[in-house]
Amino acid sequence: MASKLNSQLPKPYLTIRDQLIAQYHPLQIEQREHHTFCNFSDTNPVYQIVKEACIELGFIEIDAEAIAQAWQKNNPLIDQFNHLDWPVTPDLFQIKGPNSETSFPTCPKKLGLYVVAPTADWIEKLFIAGVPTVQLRFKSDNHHAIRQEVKKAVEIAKEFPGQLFINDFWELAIEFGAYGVHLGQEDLDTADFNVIKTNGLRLGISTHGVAEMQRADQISPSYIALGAIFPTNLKIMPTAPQGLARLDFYTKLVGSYPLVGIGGVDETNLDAVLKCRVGSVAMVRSVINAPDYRAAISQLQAKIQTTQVDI
Ligand SMILES: Cc1ncc(COP(=O)(O)OP(=O)(O)O)c(N)n1
Ligand SMILES: Cc1nc(C(=O)O)sc1CCOP(=O)(O)O
Repeated sequence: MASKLNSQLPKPYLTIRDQLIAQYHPLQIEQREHHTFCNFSDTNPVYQIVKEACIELGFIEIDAEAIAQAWQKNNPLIDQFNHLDWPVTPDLFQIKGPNSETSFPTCPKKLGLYVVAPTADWIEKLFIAGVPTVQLRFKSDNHHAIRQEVKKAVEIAKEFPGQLFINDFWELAIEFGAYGVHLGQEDLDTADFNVIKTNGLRLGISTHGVAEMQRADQISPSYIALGAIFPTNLKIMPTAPQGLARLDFYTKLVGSYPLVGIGGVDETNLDAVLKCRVGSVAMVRSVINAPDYRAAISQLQAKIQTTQVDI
């Protein structure tokens, strides 16, 4: 495989690196970060070979680093290097899983069809159509409008058995008594987790790779969302679509949490996503933009029921 990196590895190690790249090519995705050199924080050859291989496979640098460190822990000696031994156990990545003392209130491992909706009116239509899990993702700069929309969505949700998560506005979600909140990585710097937790709200966190999963694990949320699996034009994603092979790897690392797959999921790829052991699949366009959203929901629900694997 032709190298895009200007490699710093000694020549004998390049063969091992290329063997790794060939073995794990299903994990390869188009790189968004462009590297010329790889920075090494350790002189261990296993770490260095794996980090370069991961950069070539298109992992962002912070994830390449995390995978290289896990590999080094599992397989530290270069003369016993086994290129088939990709690390998948959570403890090699310092992922502990839900912590019963510090974690958030639990939610079902199988949240089922999870529709992310732009307005409270949609929340009502989705609950009436039998969607078990919904999220209000209302994007506005108008504080009054946001407050009204969250209040309305929570009031509607109280009439139905399903779960409502509020995206971003965790203080309003607490004030009006939502089932839970969903936060992205940027929101994690400012949200007050203790307040969310002590008010009994569930917390879902977005992740897009290994390092973000490690960060989410330290917070021990109610669920972890893994995205974007496939391309989506709903918003500009900072990282490239991760694909099914990586989804399968990620669910091995954080499978002790309820997991939600998101990003470009539709009827055609739903089976493949469920086979990667997520308990829930979140969608926007496949439902909200469908010519007949009720029919779309019925088809998606039926497929989830027949395809979902034991987790
Ligand atoms: C279930 C689920 N997963 C991921 C997201 C994305 O949330 P976030 O990273 O906060 O980005 P925005 O939705 O605010 O654009 C989500 N909303 N739901
Ligand atoms: C809102 C959102 N967050 C994502 C993430 O990966 O964090 S992907 C996404 C959009 C999902 O929309 P659709 O189902 O139409 O592709």
